[in-house]
Amino acid sequence: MSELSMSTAPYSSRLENGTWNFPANATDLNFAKEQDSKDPLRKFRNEFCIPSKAELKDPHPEAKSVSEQNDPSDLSIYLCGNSLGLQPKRTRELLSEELSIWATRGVTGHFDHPLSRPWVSAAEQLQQHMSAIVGASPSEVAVMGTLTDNIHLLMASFYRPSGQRTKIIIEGKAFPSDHYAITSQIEWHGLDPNKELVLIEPSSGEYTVTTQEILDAIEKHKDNTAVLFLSGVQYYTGQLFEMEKITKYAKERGIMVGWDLAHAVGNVELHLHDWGVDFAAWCTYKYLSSGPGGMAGIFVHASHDDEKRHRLAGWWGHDPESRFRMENTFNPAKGAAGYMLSNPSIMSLTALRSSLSVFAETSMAALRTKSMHLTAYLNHLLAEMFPEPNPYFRIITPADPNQRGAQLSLLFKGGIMLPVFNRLMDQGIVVDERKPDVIRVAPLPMYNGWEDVYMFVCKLKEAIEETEKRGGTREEVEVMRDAQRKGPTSP
Ligand SMILES: Cc1ncc(COP(=O)(O)O)c(C=O)c1O
Ligand SMILES: Nc1c(O)cccc1C(=O)C[C@H](N)C(=O)O
Repeated sequence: MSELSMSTAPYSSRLENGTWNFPANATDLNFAKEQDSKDPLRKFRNEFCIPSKAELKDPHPEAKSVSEQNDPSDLSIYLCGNSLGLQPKRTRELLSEELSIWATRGVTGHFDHPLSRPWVSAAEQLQQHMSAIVGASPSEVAVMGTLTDNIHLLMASFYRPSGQRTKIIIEGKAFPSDHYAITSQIEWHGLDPNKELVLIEPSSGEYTVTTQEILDAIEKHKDNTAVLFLSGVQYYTGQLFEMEKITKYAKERGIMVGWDLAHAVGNVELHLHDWGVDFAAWCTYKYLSSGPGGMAGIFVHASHDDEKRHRLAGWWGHDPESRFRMENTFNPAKGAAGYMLSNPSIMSLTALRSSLSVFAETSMAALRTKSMHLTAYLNHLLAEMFPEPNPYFRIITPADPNQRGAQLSLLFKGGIMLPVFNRLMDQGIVVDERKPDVIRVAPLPMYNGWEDVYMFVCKLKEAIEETEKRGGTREEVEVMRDAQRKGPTSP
């Protein structure tokens, strides 16, 4: 994102020489309201179901009639789309259409679909939209499975340890599922993870790793590494890695490069093809709002199309032209689609189709521009309302907007995270806690605005003051003590 495109945005904050400048009135609610009213993406908020505070506490929200409107003054402040994105309003209707077609057509819906969305090609129908989001050509993308499953499938193809090249480099604090998947891949080849797994750790006292630390690890292990597998945006710290630079550096050293884009897709701009990434996998239930456990996606660079690469095969990865001839010889479909296994869940695909159709009405460039302004505003308000020395928390996400996505991670001091989090939730402020001491906050450009951020910071102040006055409940104190005993995240 160039500074030029940042300054032409219709927002009042400015990024100049790496510093965000905000007008003096940025700490007023009126400033937030004015920004929302000027925001060209504001209309998308109305495309999503924002839970009301009453709904969050309703023991039977499932009984609510679809036509009931939420009172706008009672909406929650939802800043947790980095964990589970909100439901697009159009999803329910699309799902209901597919249910009707299934009910009335049965198996014939596979080929004869009255709304021209035959189930047999439903995954292919989404390749175009998905590829635009990750910067790829449609054939480099497949919509399939779930993230950890797909990491395994891709590693089965791209991790082929041989000769000296047997190691895999990952982050020391990768999302646990990635760590388990990669460790078990190494073991699957009869190798020892203690020898073959290289963990990149931040230097002491830090949470984020520098690009230089990553490049140094690559350089150190360049002759023995088969695969480098990192996350594009780190789930815990929100750090955005320099994917292009890191990919190029590793590839020049003969290393295969894969990315886990769970927290990057729909959050930051991606150019997987141009960056020369070999493979990537992501889930779609966070920034892309496909619903809990929604259908995931993979990328395989076109440069691998003509290789006779080993893969774990299934009939849905077979060339669709001859798939139904039911022959024994596997003839993979061109590109990423050749890695599919099973016929996909239409319900899951339909929910994804719905959210991708919202994304298709804007662009990642526009979303990212808004996101940078919005997260900078969050950072600015936190700094203004909790001036240094801040005894309550510190932000562990990089301050440089080019090194972070939408999320800021607040590391709490003095064991107050859980009572503060519970007080926020009680007020209808939905954020995410990672025990023992981190709260992740993510204003999403698709449906959050400046007023959401403003309200969050005000409520955070109240929650901290209340916690200072009254402390946590006995139960909260116990949970925090236990979490700190088990696994302090402080370096
Ligand atoms: C970085 C990362 N990797 C892997 C996963 C696991 O995803 P899934 O449960 O969809 O396989 C997640 C989130 O759950 C994640 O954030
Ligand atoms: N916290 C989760 C949960 O309670 C259920 C399912 C997934 C999660 C997650 O942590 C999702 C995600 N990887 C995240 O970083 O938030």
